[in-house]
Amino acid sequence: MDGCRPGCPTWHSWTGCRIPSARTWPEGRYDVSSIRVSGLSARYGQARALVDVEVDVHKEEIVAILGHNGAGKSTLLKSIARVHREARGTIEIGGRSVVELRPNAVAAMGVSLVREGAPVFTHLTVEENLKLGARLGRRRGRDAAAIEDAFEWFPMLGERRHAMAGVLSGGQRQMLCLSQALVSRPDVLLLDEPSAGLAPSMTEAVFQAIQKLCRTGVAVLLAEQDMRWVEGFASRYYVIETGRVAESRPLGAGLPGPDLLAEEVTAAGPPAFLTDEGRGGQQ
Ligand SMILES: Nc1ncnc2c1ncn2[C@@H]1O[C@H](COP(=O)(O)OP(=O)(O)OP(=O)(O)O)[C@@H](O)[C@H]1O
Repeated sequence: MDGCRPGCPTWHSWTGCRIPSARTWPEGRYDVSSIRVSGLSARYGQARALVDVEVDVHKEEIVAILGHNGAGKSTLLKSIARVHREARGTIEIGGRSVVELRPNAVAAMGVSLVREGAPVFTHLTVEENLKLGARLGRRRGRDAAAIEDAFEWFPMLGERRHAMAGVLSGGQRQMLCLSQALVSRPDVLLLDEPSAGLAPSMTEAVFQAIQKLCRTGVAVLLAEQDMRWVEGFASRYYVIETGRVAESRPLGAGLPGPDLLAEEVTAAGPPAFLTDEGRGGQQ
């Protein structure tokens, strides 16, 4: 049943599907690029990490999850990708529940999770790392074009395409990790703190690449601590405090009528968790 989707004529939620793999189903007949999380609670043993979380991300939208260290941002992303499995509630990708699926089945649906500090293959070149990333994707036959796109988005990687990934700086490795996900042509991209450890110029390039990918029909959910990038690139944000959604708000970026929304956001002020009062409330 892995890989079968709503919209597929043989799909039935519990009785199974005659189509063995998502790859056999023609592209463009269904819209997998959305995330719906509702009533999601997650734990690590006895410790609660998420409580009754509701989050929606639509196609061609960048949505940010903000929060202090330990708030639950990574747990939310890992729960959606089913890498963290101690979670209950509704998690739907393109309208299909993924709660019962294993991480590889969720990845096969086109969901790509880029974790902070994820490893690269240090004994392979930059280009070989990207070829592997492209092969893990579902849209075969366009690997070379996808890799050239990545080099265009990150010229720094293009210049080092034949260098071993092991000699890259921390920031360059992070770019390579993200590029591996981009070349797999995901429908849903989950990013854990893409700006972490990057110089501002690199972060700008990373967010511009995310934005370009998003405009090709991808839903992007990212955990981030730096409000600058969220304001510039996300269309909405959610603030998580000790595992609960404390606030959610639209932003100007990527939405119709950005001026109106930007005014609304400016008038509303920054999220409480970034203000002195909010920080005080955390202590
Ligand atoms: N593997 C684990 N085992 C036990 N508890 C964990 C584990 N991973 C996270 N936690 C706890 O779950 C809660 C949420 O952690 P999570 O990593 O999701 O937060 P976060 O907002 O992503 O923070 P950070 O930005 O520091 O990664 C925290 O209280 C954390 O201590």
